[in-house]
Amino acid sequence: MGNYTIAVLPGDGIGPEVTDEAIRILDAVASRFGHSFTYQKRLVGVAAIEAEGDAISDASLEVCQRSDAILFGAVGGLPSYDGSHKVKPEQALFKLRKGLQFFANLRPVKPLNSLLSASPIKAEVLRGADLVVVRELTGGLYYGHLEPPVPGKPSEIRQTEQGKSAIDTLLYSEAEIERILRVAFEAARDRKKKVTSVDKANVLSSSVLWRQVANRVAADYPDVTFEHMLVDACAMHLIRKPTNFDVIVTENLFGDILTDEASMLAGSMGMLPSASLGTHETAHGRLGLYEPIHGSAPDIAGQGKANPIAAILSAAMLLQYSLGLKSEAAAIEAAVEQVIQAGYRTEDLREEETKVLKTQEMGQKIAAVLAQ
Ligand SMILES: NC(=O)c1ccc[n+]([C@@H]2O[C@H](COP(=O)([O-])OP(=O)(O)OC[C@H]3O[C@@H](n4cnc5c(N)ncnc54)[C@H](O)[C@@H]3O)[C@@H](O)[C@H]2O)c1
Ligand SMILES: CC(C)[C@H](C(=O)O)[C@@H](O)C(=O)O
Ligand SMILES: [Mg+2]
Repeated sequence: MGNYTIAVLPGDGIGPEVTDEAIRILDAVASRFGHSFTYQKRLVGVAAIEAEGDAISDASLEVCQRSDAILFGAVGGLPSYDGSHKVKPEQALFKLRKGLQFFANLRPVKPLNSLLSASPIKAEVLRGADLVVVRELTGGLYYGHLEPPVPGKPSEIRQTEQGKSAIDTLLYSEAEIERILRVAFEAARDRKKKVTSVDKANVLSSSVLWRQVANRVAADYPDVTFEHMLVDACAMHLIRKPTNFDVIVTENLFGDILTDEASMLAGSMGMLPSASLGTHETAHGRLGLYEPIHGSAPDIAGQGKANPIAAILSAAMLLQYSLGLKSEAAAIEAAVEQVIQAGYRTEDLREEETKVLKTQEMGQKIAAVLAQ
């Protein structure tokens, strides 16, 4: 039994819809296991820009820093946001990630057996797939060459004599590469003991350095099988034979793109959770930022069509990684599996002979299983 403070940043579009369901599940966990969660809700994204003039205020960042964990919905992309403010809603993510040094983004991909037919990829290819993408989150193309790096100002457009030109710089230091590689190898030791380091070393200098550092780190983990793979080939192998992968470790933008692709192994963008971790300690463990990998999905916002499972599984990761509550996290995963197995789906996973539920109804079903 414990008391924990969770900063909650619902955000824009479907962000608040799916975050409400993640909270419903955390409440169900609290009553079943006797914990107490205090939620500190703050504005983020468009709402924060309009009310506070920034995508996330410094006061909200401080609330996050003082919490035991951060639950994030999604930001950006609302048609109602006219973009007249200089600041973009997505800058909230950069401020959080860079500001709190969440350099390691874990994105597990484990298609549920009862969802194999919901994926466009053949069931026999998917069966047994269980991988995690370790995405570097505070460097690379997102932060460019600015020294010191300015969160949320990753690129520059310049006026030249020939017209406008724009530049983005992919910069990595050895230390940044080494720490993310170590996260990957440590994760592999608890899993199937294989690391695939993904880069573009046939073109990019940053990837050549990435390979050198990766080889050095790999030598410290002789018990882990290690390979390099070019990112374009990886995009293909991911859907050709996903069972060949265990831990994929890669640069910020490559990890962003590969995980949207990988979400289709699990059937939908609405299925993949994530944990972003750094080194900041709390009274209960390590501070982390937990969010679905998907965005604000303006095309389905406000219609009850959003799948809340990615947010709910992010809450499970929060319990596991920041609060050390492993059985509670496992109970959420089992409840999700049971509800899907029973044939309940949200719109994105609609198939014949399934019962399609609204966002809230899906949350209620999963909470009801947890209450049993
Ligand atoms: N972490 C974040 O806050 C985050 C992540 C990704 C994108 N974004 C932002 O979101 C906005 C929209 O981006 P986008 O449309 O390219 O990507 P998106 O992830 O919002 O949506 C892509 C597609 O997946 C579907 N989808 C996403 N989540 C779903 C869910 N839970 N249930 C069912 N279907 C779901 C959407 O309907 C859409 O068709 C952009 O402004 C982008 O910058 C934010
Ligand atoms: C919204 C965007 C900045 C963000 C990213 O690219 O990191 C998103 O796509 C993600 O995957 O978390
Ligand atoms: Mg993304």
